Parts: sequence; structure tokens; C-alpha cells
Amino acid sequence: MTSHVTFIGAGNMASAIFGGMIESGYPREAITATARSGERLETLEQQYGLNTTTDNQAAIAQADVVLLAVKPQVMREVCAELRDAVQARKPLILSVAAGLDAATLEDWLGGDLALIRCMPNTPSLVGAGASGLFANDRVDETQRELATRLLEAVGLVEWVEDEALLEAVTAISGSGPAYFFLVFEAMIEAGQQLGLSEESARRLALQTGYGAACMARKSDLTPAELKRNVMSPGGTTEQAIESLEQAGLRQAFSEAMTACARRAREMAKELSQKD
Ligand SMILES: NC(=O)C1=CN([C@@H]2O[C@H](COP(=O)(O)OP(=O)(O)OC[C@H]3O[C@@H](n4cnc5c(N)ncnc54)[C@H](OP(=O)(O)O)[C@@H]3O)[C@@H](O)[C@H]2O)C=CC1
Ligand SMILES: O=C(O)[C@@H]1CCC=N1
Repeated sequence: MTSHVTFIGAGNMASAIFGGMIESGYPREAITATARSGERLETLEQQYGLNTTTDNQAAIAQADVVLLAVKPQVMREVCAELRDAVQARKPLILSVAAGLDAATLEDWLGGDLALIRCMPNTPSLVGAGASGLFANDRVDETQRELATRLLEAVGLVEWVEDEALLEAVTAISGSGPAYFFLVFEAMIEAGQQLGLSEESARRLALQTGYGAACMARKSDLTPAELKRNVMSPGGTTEQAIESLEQAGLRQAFSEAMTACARRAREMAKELSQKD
């Protein structure tokens, strides 16, 4: 039987996941989404044909899975609102909120709940997501399989057994799409400085990023080996890579990802201490 999934929050991340689920054949009538704004929900209802409501409690009356997809800063308030309905039904809880740890969320929802923390990313919308998942002790094998099935409908799933590793997942794949979008922005700008039209530079840069990712996924060679294969000795790529290394690209990524993981930890502290 198809599990009914209710999304609390219907913004960028939730719509990437339910959009991807529907795209991959998940029955739209088994999905409900909530938000504060009725206008946003009307648009989503027209676009995806799923059930929508601004009433969070009513939305989980039939839910087998409740997927929490509001901003971390409003999560406590939303959990307080859901607490009684969740305790009455005991659905599997999935949270995609950055930073908020499983024990805090479980506590805010009244305790004794099977809860999975998930760090997805927005390419889920096109079936190319990457999600890291962590389950608390109350999650059984069937529930793990259900979460895997839901998230695999929108991309790759990687389980971690140490919750702290979700900070690393956030740094690499949760926030990661933004790093690549920045690289595309920079390449398009540089392509234009070299004389290409914005449209040509964009088409070439995006196809190159897509091609490199497809090739690296299929190949038995490491990214370092694939990079060397593009670099003819004394040729053009050597100049470009040397310039990027000298500009400190490697160190910049290390610092950016460390800052990202640190922010996830800080958010957890700030939010769980809030009265
Ligand atoms: N964006 C990303 O790439 C990623 C985000 N995440 C996590 O996903 C979560 C959501 O982020 P994102 O989708 O970007 O945020 P958005 O701001 O796009 O979406 C938030 C959604 O929550 C809704 N909302 C706010 N308050 C309530 C409420 N009281 N009841 C019901 N719905 C409510 C908003 O509705 P309305 O618009 O009507 O106010 C909106 O639909 C965050 O916790 C974030 O950490 C995780 C991985 C990646
Ligand atoms: O920036 C954020 O906080 C969220 C979590 C990971 C991606 N976006």
C-alpha cells in the first residue's frame, strides 16, 4: 500500500522532493503539502495536483510519513503545533532541517518517535538529488526502507550511522549545488569577457559541468586522473589549472566547507537553546 506523505512546508526543498517524487510516478493523491500562504499552495495544487492545506494538524490526520520542511528557525513553533496530532498517530518523522538534531526534534514533538534526519539538495527536483540520512534508535528496518524508497525516487541516498556526519553531508551535497552554480556564474562571466555571447557561454559551461559529472560518475578513474587526461603537457589546461591552484581554489573549498559544517553546529546550538 502506498504511504501517505505529508510535507509541512512547501518551499524550495519540499517542492524539489515532492516534484521529483511525482515525476518518478509517486501517486500525487498520496501527497499533502502545507504552507502559511494559501496563494503559494494554490499554485502548487495547479502545478502538481497534490493535496494542500494551511492547516498543519489536519494535514497529518492521514499521514504515514510527516516530512518537516520548514526553516530551522520556525521548527520549534511548528513542532509545538503538531505535537498532539503526531503523538496520537505516531507517523514516521523525516526532517530536512539543517542543523537541528534528532533528539531535539523528537523532544519538541513529545518523544517516543521514529525519526529520520535527512539532508537532501535541490537537484532532487530533476531526479538528480543527493541525500544523507540518519535514523534514530526507534526507526525499524521497514521505515528505513520506506525513507530510502522515497528519497531514491529523487536521487542518490547515503545513510550515515553517526549523526555528526550530517554536518559533512550538508557541506558537500546539501549546500553543494550552490558551489557549482557559483562556478557556472564565474565561467559564464569569464566566457563573456573572452568574447562569447551570454547564451553561448551559458550553454557551453552548463553542458561541460554536466558532461564532467556524468563522466566522473561512470569512469573507474579518479577525478585527479580524469583531470590529468585533459591536461596536455605544455598545453592550455595546464595553464588554467595552475592558475586555479595558485589562486587557492583547494584551500577555498576546504575553508568554505569547514565554515558550512561549523554553521550547522552553531545553528543546532542556537536553536535548541531558544526558550
Ligand atoms: N534549500 C535548500 O537547498 C535546502 C534546504 N534544506 C532545509 O529545508 C528546509 C526548508 O528550506 P527551504 O525549502 O529552502 O525554505 P523555503 O523558505 O523555501 O520554504 C519554507 C516553507 O515553509 C513554509 N512554512 C513556514 N512556516 C510554516 C508553518 N508555520 N506551517 C507550515 N508551513 C510553514 C513556508 O510557507 P510560506 O511560504 O507560506 O511562508 C514555505 O513553504 C530548511 O529547514 C532547510 O534547512 C535542506 C537541504 C537543502
Ligand atoms: O543554506 C541552508 O541553510 C540550507 C541547508 C543546506 C542548503 N540550504
